[in-house]
Amino acid sequence: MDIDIVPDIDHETKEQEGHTYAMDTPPQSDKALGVKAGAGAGTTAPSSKEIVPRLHLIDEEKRFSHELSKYICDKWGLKDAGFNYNLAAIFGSQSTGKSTLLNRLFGTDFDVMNETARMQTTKGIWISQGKDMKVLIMDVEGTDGRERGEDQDFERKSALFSVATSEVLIVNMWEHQVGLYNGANMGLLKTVFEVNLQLFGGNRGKEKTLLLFVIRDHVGSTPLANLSSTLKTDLERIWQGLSKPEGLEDCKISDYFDFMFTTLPHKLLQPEQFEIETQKLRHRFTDAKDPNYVFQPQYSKRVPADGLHVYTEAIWEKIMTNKDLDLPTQQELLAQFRCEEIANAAFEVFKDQIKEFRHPIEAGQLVEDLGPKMNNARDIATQSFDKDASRYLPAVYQRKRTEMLTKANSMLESYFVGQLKNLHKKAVSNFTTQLQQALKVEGTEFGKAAAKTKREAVDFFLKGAKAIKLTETDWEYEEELYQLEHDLEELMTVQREKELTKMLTGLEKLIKKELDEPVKLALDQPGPSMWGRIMTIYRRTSEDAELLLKKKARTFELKEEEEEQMVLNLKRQSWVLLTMKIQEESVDGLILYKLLNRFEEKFQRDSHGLPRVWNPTDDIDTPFRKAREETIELIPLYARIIALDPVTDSHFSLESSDDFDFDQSLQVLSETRQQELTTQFKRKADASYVEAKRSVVATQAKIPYWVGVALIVLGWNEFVTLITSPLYLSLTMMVGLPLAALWYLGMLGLVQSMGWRAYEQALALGREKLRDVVHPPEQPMTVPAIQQDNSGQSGEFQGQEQQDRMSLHHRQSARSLSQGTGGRSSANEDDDDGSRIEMNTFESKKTL
Ligand SMILES: Nc1nc2c(ncn2[C@@H]2O[C@H](COP(=O)(O)OP(=O)(O)OP(=O)(O)O)[C@@H](O)[C@H]2O)c(=O)[nH]1
Repeated sequence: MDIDIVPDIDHETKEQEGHTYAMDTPPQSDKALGVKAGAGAGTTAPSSKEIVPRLHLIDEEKRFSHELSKYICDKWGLKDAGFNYNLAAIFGSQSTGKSTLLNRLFGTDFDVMNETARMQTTKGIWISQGKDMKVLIMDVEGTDGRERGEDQDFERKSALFSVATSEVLIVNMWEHQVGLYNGANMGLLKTVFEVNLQLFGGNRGKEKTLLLFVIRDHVGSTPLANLSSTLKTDLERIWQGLSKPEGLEDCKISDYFDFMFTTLPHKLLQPEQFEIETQKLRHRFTDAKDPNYVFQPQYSKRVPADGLHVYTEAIWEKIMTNKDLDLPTQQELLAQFRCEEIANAAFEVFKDQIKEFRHPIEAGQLVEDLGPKMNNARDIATQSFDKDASRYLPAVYQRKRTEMLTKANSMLESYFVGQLKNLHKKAVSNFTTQLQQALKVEGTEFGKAAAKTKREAVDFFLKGAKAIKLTETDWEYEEELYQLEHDLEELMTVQREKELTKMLTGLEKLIKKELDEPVKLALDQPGPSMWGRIMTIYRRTSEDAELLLKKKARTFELKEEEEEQMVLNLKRQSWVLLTMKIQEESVDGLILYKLLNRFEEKFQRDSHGLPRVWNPTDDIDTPFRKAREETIELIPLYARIIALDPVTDSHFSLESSDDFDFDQSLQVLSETRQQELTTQFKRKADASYVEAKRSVVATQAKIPYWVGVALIVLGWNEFVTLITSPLYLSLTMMVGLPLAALWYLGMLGLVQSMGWRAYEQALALGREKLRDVVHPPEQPMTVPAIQQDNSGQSGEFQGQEQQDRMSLHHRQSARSLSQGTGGRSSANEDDDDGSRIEMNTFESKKTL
C-alpha cells in the first residue's frame, strides 16, 4: 500500500476562533485569510478580502444544483481551465472543524459552527473555489450528526460522491477517534469502498484517489507513525472484509487509493502552532514542488472544467439510483435482526410440531385431522412471532411475518400434496372394494353401482382435500381431483369389461348346458328331421340367450352399437358351441357307435323292438342288406349340418369374417372320413351278419335218436347214482337247468360262440406273449430322438401307432370270428391282408 506518512509537526501557535457565518448572511472573511500564501503553481495566497462565491451543490433533500456550470464559468472563471484545475473534498464526523480547516487552507467561506450552539452547520454539500486558486473544494455534511439521527443514507451517498469525484479526499478526525470503528468512520468507509468498487471498480489502477487523513487536536503523546499504523491496519481489515464484485476478488486497496496521514495541533490550546501547521499543510495543496503535493496526475479524474457539472451530476444520479446505498437505519437493522431471530425461534418450534406428519404421509397413510393440526402449528408459530416481533418497526415486522408464513406454508405444502396423493390412493382403493362388494349382491346393476361408488370416492377425496387446504395459501387440489376422476373412469372401464366377460362366460355356459343334452339326443336318433330338430333347439337357445344378454346389458349402460356387437358375438358364439357339440358327437368312435346302434336296431331287433333269434328258415340276408343300406345312407346326413335358410332366418345371419367361416362351420365329416366310416361300419355290420349265421348253424346241429337210447342203456347206473345222491343231484341241477334253459331258448349257439371267442382271444394273447419271450422286440433307438426332436411328429406317430393297434385289434377280432365260424368272407380276407400290411407298416415305423 502506498502510504505517505508525514512526520508529526509540533506546533506552538495558538489562536482563538470565535466568529460564525449564518447561512442566509454573507460570511465574514476569516482571519486566516491574512496568512501568507504558499508558492503553489497557479495559485495565490488567500490574502484578498474578496469573498469567494460558494454553491450549495447538493441540498439536504439530496437535490443536485443546476447552477454548478454557471458558477464554474461565471463566478470562478474556470470556463477555459480545461484540465488545469483540481477538486478536493473533506469528509468526517460533524463539528470536527472541517469548515474551519478548509477556510484556513483554501481561503473559502464555508460556515463554521457557533460554539455556543454546538449544532450542525454544514447541510448537504457545499462547493467553493479556493481563493485565488484553481482548486474546487467541497465541504461535505458531517457524519454521525444528531440531526439526521439514524438516517445514514445521506452520509453514505455524500461520502461515496466525494470519493468518486475528488482527486483528494481529506478525512478529518480527532486524535481520540483513531482506533474507533464508528468514531473513525470505518463503517462508513467500508460501505463507501464496497459500493465504490461495485460502481466504479472497473477503473482499477487507472484512477486513484488520495485519502488524506488529518488528525486533529494531536497532543503529541502518540506519534503520527503509531496513529497512521492503526489507521492503516483498520483500513486493510475493512478492505479484506468487503464483498467484492465478480472479477475483482483479488483487488487491493492500493489499486484504488493512496493514503497520506498528518496531524494538526489543538486549535484552541495551541493556536499559533495550529496556524503554522495549517499553513504548512496548505503547501501540499498549493505548491507543486512540495514533496507531499497532493494533486498528483494519477489522481486526476480527467474531466474538463466545463464538463464537471454534467460529470458530477451523472455520478450523483448513479449513486442516488443505486439500491445498495439505501441502507436501513439502525432501527430498521435492529428490527430486521430481532424479527429474524424471533421468526427463526418460532419456526424451529413449528418444524418440531409438524415433523411427525412426514413419516406416515411418506408411507402412504392418511394423517387424521391433518388440516387442523397444520393450522394449529402455523397459528402457534405466528402467534409466538407476533407476541415478540410486533414491537419492532411495523414494516419490518410485517415483512418478516409474511416471509415466515410463506416459508411455513411452503413446508406444509409438501404435506398437503402428500396427503392429496394418499387421499387419491385411498379413494381408488375404496372404489374398487366397494364396487366389488356391491357386485357380489345378486341383482346389482353395474352401471348404477359403479356411478354410486365413484361418487362416493370423489366425495371422500373432496372432503379430505378441503379439510387440509389452509387459509392464506394458494394451494389447489383440482389437478389431483381431475386425475382421480380419470383413474376411476379407467377402473370402471376395466371392471365393466371383467363383468361383461363374466356375464358372457355365464351365458356361454348356459347355452352349452341348454344345447348339450338335446343335441346329443337328436344326433343319437338320426333321420331326415334330425337337423331340423337341432336347429330348433339352437334357435330357441340362442333367442333365450339374446334376450338375457339384452336384459343384462342394460345394466351396464352400454351404447347401442356396443350392445349390437355383443348380440352378434353371442349369436356367433352360440353357433360355435353348437358346432363344437356336433363335432364332439361326431368323433370316429361315437359316430360309428351311433351307426351300429341304428344298424342293430334294424337288423337284430324285430318290429316290437325285441331281440331277434334267427331260425334256419329265416331270411337273414334281406334284413341285413336293408339295415346296412339304410344305415350307410345316414353317413352323408351326418356329414353336413343342414341349417335353415340364412336369408329368411335372422338367427343364421352369421356373416363370415377373418376368423369365422360360416359355410365351413357346417361341415361335420369330410369325404375321406365318410369313406372311412363306411368301411368301418361295413366291417362291423359284416361281423353281425356272420354272428347271425353262426347262431343259425348252432341251432341246426341235432343229436341222433340212437345216441339217446345208447346213452340211457349205458348210463342207467350212473343216472340212478345221480338221482339217488343228493350231492350229485344238486350239482346236476345247478349246471343242467341253465343249460336246459339256454337250449330251450335256442341260445346255446351264442354261448358256444362266445366261449370260442374267449378261447381264441386267450390263444392269440398267449402266442403274442410267447413271441415276445422268444423274440424280444428291439427297442427302437430313434423313437425317443423323434420324440425329442419333433414332438408334433412324434405325437402324430403315437396317434398313428394307437390307431394301428386299434386296427390290429379289430382285425384280430374279425379273424378270430371268422376262424370260429370255420370260413372267411372275401371281405374278411381283404381286411386280414390289410391288417397284415398295416401291421408291417406299424412294425416298420417302430423300427424307424
Ligand atoms: N478543539 C478544536 N476545535 C476546533 C478546531 N477547529 C475548529 N474548531 C471548532 O470546532 C467547532 C466546529 O467547527 P466547524 O468548522 O464548524 O466544524 P465542522 O466540522 O465544519 O462542522 P459541520 O460542518 O457542522 O459538520 C467550531 O467552534 C470551531 O471553532 C480544532 O482544531 N480543535
